[in-house]
Amino acid sequence: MVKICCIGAGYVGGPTMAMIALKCPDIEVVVVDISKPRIAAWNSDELPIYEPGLDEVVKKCRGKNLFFSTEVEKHVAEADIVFVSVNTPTKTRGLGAGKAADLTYWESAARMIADVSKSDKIVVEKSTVPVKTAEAIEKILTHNNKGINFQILSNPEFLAEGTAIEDLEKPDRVLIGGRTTPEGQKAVAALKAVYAHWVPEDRIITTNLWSAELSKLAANAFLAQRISSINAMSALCESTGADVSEVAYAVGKDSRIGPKFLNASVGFGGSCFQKDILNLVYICECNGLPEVAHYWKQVVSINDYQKTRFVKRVVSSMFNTVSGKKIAILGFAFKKDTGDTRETPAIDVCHGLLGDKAQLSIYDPQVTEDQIKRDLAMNKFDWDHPQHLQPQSPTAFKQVSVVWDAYEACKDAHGICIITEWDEFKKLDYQKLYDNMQKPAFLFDGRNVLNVEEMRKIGFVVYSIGKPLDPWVKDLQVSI
Ligand SMILES: NC(=O)c1ccc[n+]([C@@H]2O[C@H](COP(=O)([O-])OP(=O)(O)OC[C@H]3O[C@@H](n4cnc5c(N)ncnc54)[C@H](O)[C@@H]3O)[C@@H](O)[C@H]2O)c1
Ligand SMILES: O=c1ccn([C@@H]2O[C@H](COP(=O)(O)OP(=O)(O)O[C@H]3O[C@H](CO)[C@@H](O)[C@H](O)[C@H]3O)[C@@H](O)[C@H]2O)c(=O)[nH]1
Repeated sequence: MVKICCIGAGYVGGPTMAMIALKCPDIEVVVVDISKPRIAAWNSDELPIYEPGLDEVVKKCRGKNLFFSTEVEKHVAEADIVFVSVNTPTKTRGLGAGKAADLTYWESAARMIADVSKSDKIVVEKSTVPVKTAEAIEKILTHNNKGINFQILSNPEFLAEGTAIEDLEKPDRVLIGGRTTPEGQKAVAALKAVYAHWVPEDRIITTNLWSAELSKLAANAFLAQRISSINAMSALCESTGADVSEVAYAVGKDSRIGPKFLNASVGFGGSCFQKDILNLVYICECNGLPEVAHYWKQVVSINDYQKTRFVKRVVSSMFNTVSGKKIAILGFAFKKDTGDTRETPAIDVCHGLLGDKAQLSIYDPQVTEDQIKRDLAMNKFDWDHPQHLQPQSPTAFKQVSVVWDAYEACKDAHGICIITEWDEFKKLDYQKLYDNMQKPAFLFDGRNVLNVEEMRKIGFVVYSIGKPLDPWVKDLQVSI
């Protein structure tokens, strides 16, 4: 029986390994992690991450051919194929701080694999890493040559959170990069055979190592660029009276452009886009390509601009001050159908409003109070370290309360900000919310989920990204 071990039981390691176990009953899969609470949660009824459909997959395989363990070294030693799916945060200190990928966790995993291995292994990069990481990993794995043959493959993951199970079950493509040597190609074939259990062969792409590593960064840069492009247009729409949804629809009808990923928003979030683009920018700089670096950096700059612009709209519409005013924040996760808050635009919006002394009442159906307070207290980029290495006692914000109901969050509020596009926010009784708010009652839709005209009929002063401006908002606008 082929044995797979995956180092890192996070958003990627957990679901991807559960899918392999489900589709390959002839393979034993063990997911290991240094975090004891995380492994305990994977072995319990309350999984550490919320992802539609994940519970069912885990329940079907756990204890049969899917195991979660903290015995990292034992399972790595026994495995034929070792996936590495550990954190690759943005560096906060030293060379490349604020841009380059911090490969501390990857390096320590690679050193451990080298130390405990007694048999040949295929080592698979599942984490998103800079181009040429495989070369460094190869050097680490072979540093104390014990006659063991390691083959390094790059097999980046393209799943999106909230649809991870769907994406894993029917991927657009699986990408496997390997050395062009006979041994390298044998390893590629072995990993291809795993995916071929359920992925059609024409969707399994094989390339050289560097193409696979770079394709992951490129794919995320292209996706994020679409969002920054439509968000840049949203600012122009507000100035001209065009409607960004109509523009996106018209543009997306061109089959060369396509309709997906053109939803204007308060800004993109999530653990990957910003981090991976900054990483790409750094690699371009290191390769003497400042113009290319600058081009991609703009995708992140426009995203920062969009978040700032939203906060300015809120403050300027409310007579240029939110000091002491209650503002309801509906949604904290970086997108719907996930409890993940990494790099969520909600953090920047909350910081912006708190900077103007607002009182925030936050509601998200999947994010805990503890998580929200930790996020608001954390330094930039600190979130992307294993949980036990993150700062432990967040500062309590007197200006922030976290509640478990949207109606409670909005009661007596001066304004509502919709930050995550949870379906339940479309179905709220807005008349009831309006009746229980201070007047004038403001509604700032950062996700374009509401019908602006209906909301205006109720009596709200409405701002919706990239939509023709409410006369009120227009009259009070400041330069943005
Ligand atoms: N989240 C996504 O949607 C997504 C998608 C594609 C790629 N990626 C990439 O995949 C990688 C993992 O992302 P994630 O979201 O799963 O992160 P995560 O923080 O959820 O999980 C990483 C896990 O690795 C563990 N870990 C760290 N060092 C370890 C070590 N030396 N030994 C054992 N365990 C260790 C941590 O405790 C943590 O549980 C990152 O490189 C990320 O960029 C993420
Ligand atoms: O039209 C759109 C689409 C998305 N978003 C926002 O963009 C962010 C990222 O969304 P999404 O890409 O759906 O989620 P992620 O889980 O971050 O997935 C991205 O990042 C992963 C990690 O690398 C990749 O594997 C995926 O392919 C890639 O889509 C979220 O804040 C979304 O709200 C928009 O604002 N407008």
